[in-house]
Amino acid sequence: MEARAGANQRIARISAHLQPSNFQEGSDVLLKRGECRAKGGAPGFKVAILGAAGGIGQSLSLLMKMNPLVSVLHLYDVVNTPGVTADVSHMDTGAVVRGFLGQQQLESALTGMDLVIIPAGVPRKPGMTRDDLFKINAGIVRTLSEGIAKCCPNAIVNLISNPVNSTVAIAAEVFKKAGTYDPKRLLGVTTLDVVRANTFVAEILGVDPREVDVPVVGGHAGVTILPLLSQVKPPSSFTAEETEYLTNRIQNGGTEVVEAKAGAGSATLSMAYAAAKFAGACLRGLKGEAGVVECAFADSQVTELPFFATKVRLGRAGAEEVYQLGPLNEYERIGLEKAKRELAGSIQKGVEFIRK
Ligand SMILES: NC(=O)c1ccc[n+]([C@@H]2O[C@H](COP(=O)([O-])OP(=O)(O)OC[C@H]3O[C@@H](n4cnc5c(N)ncnc54)[C@H](O)[C@@H]3O)[C@@H](O)[C@H]2O)c1
Ligand SMILES: O=C(O)C[C@H](O)C(=O)O
Repeated sequence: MEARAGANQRIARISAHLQPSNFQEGSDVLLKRGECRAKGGAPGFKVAILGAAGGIGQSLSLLMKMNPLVSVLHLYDVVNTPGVTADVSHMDTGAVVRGFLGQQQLESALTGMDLVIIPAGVPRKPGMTRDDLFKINAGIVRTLSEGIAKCCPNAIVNLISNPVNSTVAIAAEVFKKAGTYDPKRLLGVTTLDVVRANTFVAEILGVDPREVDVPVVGGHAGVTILPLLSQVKPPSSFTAEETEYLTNRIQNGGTEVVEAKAGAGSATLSMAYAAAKFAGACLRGLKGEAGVVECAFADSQVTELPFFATKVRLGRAGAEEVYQLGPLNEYERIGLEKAKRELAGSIQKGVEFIRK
């Protein structure tokens, strides 16, 4: 009888908290609902998605809610988080979902997080480069990074917002200014380039893409995306025409999707898949699993540039080891020089945005 009365009280409290009007006014209504459910929640890591109501953010929220290593999932955006949070929170998986709307709730969204994934920002339209997004996205990434430095300085950050070649430098400069920069914990997400490379190479080889591993190094825009086809696993050889075709297709995979979407944005579904794959690897590393290796755009001494994408080993501290490039063929050596030239300018642009 008493248990029944307690349950009825909980129902009344949840119903009151679920009024969308409360949420719109900036209350933490879904946070309170999350707290009700947290009692039955699974042990695991606390993950925040910033930009959770967007094209990537919504699918990524779904995928992270399915990850058994996630115990708490915070969904933050400047619009539409009440609906996305209500929707995702009905999934019968372990993670407790809490929604946060608007900048006044950013700090609550970030406090206590182990991993922060950032797909916030505008996407490309046909005819645009990723660098054309800098004007808007640089400021968004700065604000979100300031929040991270203040509220969860030890979290691992997965930065998706474009242009990644510049936004990672922006976040690093914000963290340096705040005295919280840990080079192992800031990672630009380039997994989509690897995912595409594995798919396109598998098509040429006539095998299952899950059996293919293509290292993609450099950065995440045009010629800075450098697939190392000489290091494909399983060991494979390609003709000059195949190498040219594959390199171009991998470098222009993003543009292929932007053009196909014809003004309705850029890759969201394959990106959410790639982001969930990378975030899952970060969480496995955090948990202490051995041998977790992914490509990422990270603080690096592999080249003379301060950031560069290569394979990294993910562990409890983030990117605990940054791997060297390995042997390159002539085609790849030429590609590397082109990539470095463009990357240097993009990284510098990000640095100057904060230092100016
Ligand atoms: N790294 C990669 O491989 C990769 C791949 C695809 C897309 N991207 C980039 O990811 C970003 C998002 O793409 P999308 O298709 O999801 O865009 P989208 O427009 O569908 O979603 C972006 C979301 O960010 C939110 N947002 C805007 N300003 C914000 C702020 N200050 N704080 C929190 N949220 C904010 C918007 O409200 C929106 O919900 C773009 O910059 C895109 O270029 C990167
Ligand atoms: O191409 C874009 O603008 C989005 C993203 O960087 C991608 O590679 O799909």
